[in-house]
Amino acid sequence: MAVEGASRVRIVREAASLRAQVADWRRQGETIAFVPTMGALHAGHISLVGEAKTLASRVVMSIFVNPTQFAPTEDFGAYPRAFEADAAKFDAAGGDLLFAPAVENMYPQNFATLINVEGPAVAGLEDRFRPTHFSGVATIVAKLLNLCRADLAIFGEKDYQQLKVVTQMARDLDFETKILGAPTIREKDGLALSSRNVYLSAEERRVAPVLHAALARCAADISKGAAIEAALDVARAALADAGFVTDYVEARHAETLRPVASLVDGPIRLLAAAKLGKTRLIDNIAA
Ligand SMILES: Nc1ncnc2c1ncn2[C@@H]1O[C@H](COP(=O)(O)OP(=O)(O)OP(=O)(O)O)[C@@H](O)[C@H]1O
Ligand SMILES: CC(C)(CO)[C@@H](O)C(=O)[O-]
Ligand code: BAL
Repeated sequence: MAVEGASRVRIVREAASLRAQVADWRRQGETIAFVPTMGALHAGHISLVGEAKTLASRVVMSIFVNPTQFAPTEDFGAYPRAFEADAAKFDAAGGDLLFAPAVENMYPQNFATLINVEGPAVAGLEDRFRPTHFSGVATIVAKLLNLCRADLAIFGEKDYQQLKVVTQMARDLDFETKILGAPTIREKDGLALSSRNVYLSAEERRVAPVLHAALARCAADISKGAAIEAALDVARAALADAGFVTDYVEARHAETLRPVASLVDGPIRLLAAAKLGKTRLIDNIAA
């Protein structure tokens, strides 16, 4: 097993080494929590590690920028990569093992399987704008869960639809790993932390919190009795006024992600995606 640098974190590049370490821990009666990421770690990722440490005796994180979840027009090449800094942050957070495989090891030349999740969890939100995205996510998450065999895996609510898609996939395919969600960590001004925030110019960064503010106002209006479509329209207008190009602002059932017409169809989750210049931001909030 490779151990790079002076940290206590084990850095593992090969699937076989990951399996061997996890099996070893299991023999010693340890419990294992898994935090899958694409790296460029920020306080949102680290909060997932903190949550993992309260639930298991060992924490495994994967860092893998997964090519199959990016369309050819998207930012796979430009996606921020900061491995040394990530390893130090994971170490400082008390993590145990960082799994960072090479693309050719996860997708060898003859790789030919994609997992396609269908149904309401994949209907009409991110999938409309990133039609191949969730099959890439479901496929890599299935591979990672299968390799890690953790007791539980933690995903951020920031990617709310992803959390629902992964939960559905893990249930349908009988994965034993329990899928858990954890709350979104935000900047003081409300902007959800995201690795892609580094793409924002200074002016775009100033405007970006409008996304959360518009959702928060929409949620408050709905809970005070406003009609859902009217409240969503106010949020869409606020985003347009601030200079966003909106992909969607929708109200869905918080568990099933089915469309909802009123509070009685709830619990409700508001979900949005919008571009500021070239940067696409997503966010969501309970209503
Ligand atoms: N602000 C946040 N709070 C809590 N969890 C988060 C936050 N941002 C991301 N996560 C979670 O961290 C995990 C890894 O996400 P990822 O590496 O894609 O980071 P990201 O910041 O969401 O990047 P991206 O810009 O690609 O959306 C996911 O489960 C994601 O939901
Ligand atoms: C879950 C995930 C690690 C799969 O590549 C990714 O979509 C992410 O970081 O949210
Ligand atoms: N956090 C979701 C990863 C993606 O946008 O590809």
